Amino acid sequence: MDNDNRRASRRTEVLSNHLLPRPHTTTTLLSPSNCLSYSPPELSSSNPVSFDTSVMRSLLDGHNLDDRDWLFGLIVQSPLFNRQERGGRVFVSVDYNHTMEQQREETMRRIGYLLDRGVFRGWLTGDGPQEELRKLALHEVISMYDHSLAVKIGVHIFLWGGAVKFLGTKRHHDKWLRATENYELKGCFAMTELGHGSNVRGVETVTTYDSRSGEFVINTPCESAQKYWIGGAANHATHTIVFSQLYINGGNQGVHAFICPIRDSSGNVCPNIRIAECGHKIGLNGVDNGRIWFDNVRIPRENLLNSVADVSPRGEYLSSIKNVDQRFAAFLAPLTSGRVTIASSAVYISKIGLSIAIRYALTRRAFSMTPNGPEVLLLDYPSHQQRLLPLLAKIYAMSFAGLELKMMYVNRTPESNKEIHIVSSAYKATFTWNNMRTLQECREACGGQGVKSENRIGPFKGEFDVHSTFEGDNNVLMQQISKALLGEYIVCQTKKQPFRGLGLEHMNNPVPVLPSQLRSSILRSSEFQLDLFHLRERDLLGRFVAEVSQYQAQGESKESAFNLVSPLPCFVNYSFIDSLPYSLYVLPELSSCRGLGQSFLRTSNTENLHRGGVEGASWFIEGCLGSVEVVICLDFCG
Ligand SMILES: Cc1cc2nc3c(=O)[nH]c(=O)nc-3n(C[C@H](O)[C@H](O)[C@H](O)COP(=O)(O)OP(=O)(O)OC[C@H]3O[C@@H](n4cnc5c(N)ncnc54)[C@H](O)[C@@H]3O)c2cc1C
Repeated sequence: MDNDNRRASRRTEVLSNHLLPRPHTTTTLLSPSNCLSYSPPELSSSNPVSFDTSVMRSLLDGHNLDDRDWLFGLIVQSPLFNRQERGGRVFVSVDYNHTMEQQREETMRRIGYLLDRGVFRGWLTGDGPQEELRKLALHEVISMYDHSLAVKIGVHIFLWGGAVKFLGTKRHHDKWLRATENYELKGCFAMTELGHGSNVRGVETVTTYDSRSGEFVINTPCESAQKYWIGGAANHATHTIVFSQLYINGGNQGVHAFICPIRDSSGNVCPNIRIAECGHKIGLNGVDNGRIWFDNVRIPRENLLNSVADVSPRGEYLSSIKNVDQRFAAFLAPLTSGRVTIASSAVYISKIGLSIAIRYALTRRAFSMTPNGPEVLLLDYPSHQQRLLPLLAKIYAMSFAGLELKMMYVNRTPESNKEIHIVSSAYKATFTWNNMRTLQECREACGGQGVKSENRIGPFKGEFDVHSTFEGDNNVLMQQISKALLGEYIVCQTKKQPFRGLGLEHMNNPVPVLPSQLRSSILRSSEFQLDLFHLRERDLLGRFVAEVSQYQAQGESKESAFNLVSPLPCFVNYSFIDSLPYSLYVLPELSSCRGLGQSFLRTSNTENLHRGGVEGASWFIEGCLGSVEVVICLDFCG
């Protein structure tokens, strides 16, 4: 046989080995192993939880528990949410195999299901803290299940609906709010342009007024003015809020918001509107982000959202807010609710990631310490504890802080608006950054299993990454907070008045004196750590003000002096810790772990525990794991 024939014959033999069934010849039989009889803790009959979890839950969720359970119930009942039963338990999770277009249509079907069951009732037409808390609670539940669904609803209700509510007046409320709640139209929110995202004041879309016809004319004058990333625009939205420069008699009155139809009720794009797709994203593919161009589109004069400023039929510009900066700030009001929901949802997602990673670490074993000995639980490795437990402790702190932010928001008054803007920006940035770090650690802590989409942590990284960018880029928000703190500091120092709000009140007290001997017990005490932070903040603020003033003395404007002193004055990260009843908890399941002894809980503000009646429960131990607390504080400190 020549070489060619030998190779052909060899290939045929290999192929037939693959194709023809052969008797299986095993030399060893699988012997029973502990792994095969493994049962995850939630399925085991002996319940390891030694305290009332409902009390813990009511502390953490904080409000509207029945509403949350009702919505969880609706979600698990419907096949639209990929219900699966395993081991007697029901699981729901988005299907990661679907195409972008399938995901977008599923989002709309899920919205229809929730709409029919009254989930959105009162979200825009209801008023008062109770209605708002119900809305926030239900939105949190939705975001835990499917981020695309939450964002798509958020754009329609919080951004489009919020803009109509906050920037519009009675004529807009009567016409649009109930219709929005009932999804008779689908709204989107076109603020960002290709050329201007964070710098909203720089948007290039132009709107002029035609007094002969009583219409506004909206135009996209150049490619960089195309609206970009607009959630809902690519496939479904019928109306948009357009943010545009308003020119009256040739004079620019700054950015204003208008209602503009972009599709008819059959889904056809309106005349003089062009729409394109933003394409596949690293997450959130159930949301149809799109680009919009306006080619001299005409809308009635009444479509200007006129709570801040109006234009008379004859074309006179009317506004009770004469200060251009204040007028612009008023137009950004709808973004505050978005920041509150993003901050809160980031906390819930970190909780899910940590629950998954910690449960896994309580079941997964790797390496044995003795020959033929049992392998060690991952969570019994000190390094594993140090990776996950500080993150767990931090998320308890953030959970309470997020609750406090929600309470501030729903009980807002005109006087508290500035503080809410600052706190919501700070928490949005801090919690979303923390969420991404937490998810990455959890992903790695689960090893290869963390990569599997079904285990959720991996997809969360893609889904929630955008939290640091939309509704205010985190770095840009941090700069705004720094400016606000700087302004507060300068005003109080110059006018010799006490600090009030923004977490700077500690500066009304004498400068803390640190003990000369730093023993371990002192280092671990929360009083010492707070003193340290207060000193740090005083020092950073003082130095920051001095540097800005130095540049101003050299002729720089306040704005440019501020930018010259940046990079980020990171004291802002800490400024709100005073308002954080930060607590350290470790789940009771961990108490069986070597090295941790008992489960423990420590809080610098026990109010929450007293309220929940948990104090005195057997698992409550005053005391703390010093290193964990230090990590928490340092992280807030930046
Ligand atoms: C998935 C998704 C959905 C979105 N949905 C909507 C929507 O529905 N409607 C809408 O209007 N917009 C939407 N956006 C747009 C979003 O709000 C913007 O992307 C965001 O405001 C940031 O703008 P930008 O992308 O232009 O980034 P830029 O503003 O160009 O920022 C780029 C980088 O520069 C930095 N930077 C910017 N300014 C400064 C400065 N002064 N000093 C130092 N650093 C600076 C930022 O920190 C950032 O890292 C969405 C975006 C995404 C990704």
